[in-house]
Amino acid sequence: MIPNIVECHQVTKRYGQKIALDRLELAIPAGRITGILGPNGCGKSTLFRTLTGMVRPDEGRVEVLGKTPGWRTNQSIAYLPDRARWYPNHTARQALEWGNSFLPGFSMERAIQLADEMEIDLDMRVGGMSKGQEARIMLILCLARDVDLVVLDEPFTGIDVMSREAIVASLIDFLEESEQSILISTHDIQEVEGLFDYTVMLKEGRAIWSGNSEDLRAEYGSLRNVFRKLYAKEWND
Ligand SMILES: Nc1ncnc2c1ncn2[C@@H]1O[C@H](COP(=O)(O)OP(=O)(O)OP(=O)(O)O)[C@@H](O)[C@H]1O
Repeated sequence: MIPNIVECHQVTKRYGQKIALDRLELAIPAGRITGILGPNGCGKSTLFRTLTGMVRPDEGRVEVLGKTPGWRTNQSIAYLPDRARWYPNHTARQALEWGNSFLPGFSMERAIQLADEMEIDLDMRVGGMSKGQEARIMLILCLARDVDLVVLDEPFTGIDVMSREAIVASLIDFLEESEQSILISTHDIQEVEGLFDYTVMLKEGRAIWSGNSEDLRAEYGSLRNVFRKLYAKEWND
């Protein structure tokens, strides 16, 4: 296994005058569940888009799975973009069958098991589902794949806190037995705190803290304190 699943060296990405990533230096160890945390607009989605080759940095070097991002590395990445939606006319089962036909490493058996754990009615049309139910379908399409890297951009948006806790619990069980590396972005970390064993804190396109989650807690105490200290300007308590 390569030591770092992601490496960024002096990565800058601008959208016009706006700097989304600002000379970002980052190394994310392989085989971990990493939380990419930070407030709205700090560059989480842009970072993920550079990992899938959808966005090319203006400056600097990105490596994912030891290589420059592109179609080859994308075969080994399951990516859930932010605001992902599914075809409303498909049933949940059709969505999973689509995944089984087209997504490398997809396991229909695993997908059905996840759907059962997440209480998805496979015969229901996606168009008739709540936002949270649809979010679960999108999550299953990623988690049912046996790939080296799973990248989930705000996967819990729209899923209520009770369901989120159940999903996180089943994710932890599953990931403990898996050798996959998982990156999950969120700006709402309180509900998913126990999920991450490695944490990256982004602010204004830079990594201002990265390391083992337990070291983060040892240094700052509660997550409330982390936010208060690292994001003083953004934190309104
Ligand atoms: N396509 C784009 N065109 C112009 N500006 C963009 C574009 N995409 C992102 N930005 C800007 O770049 C910055 C970083 O955005 P990005 O979406 O990466 O942050 P984020 O941390 O994922 O935010 P959120 O939590 O709100 O999803 C923001 O200021 C955003 O407005």
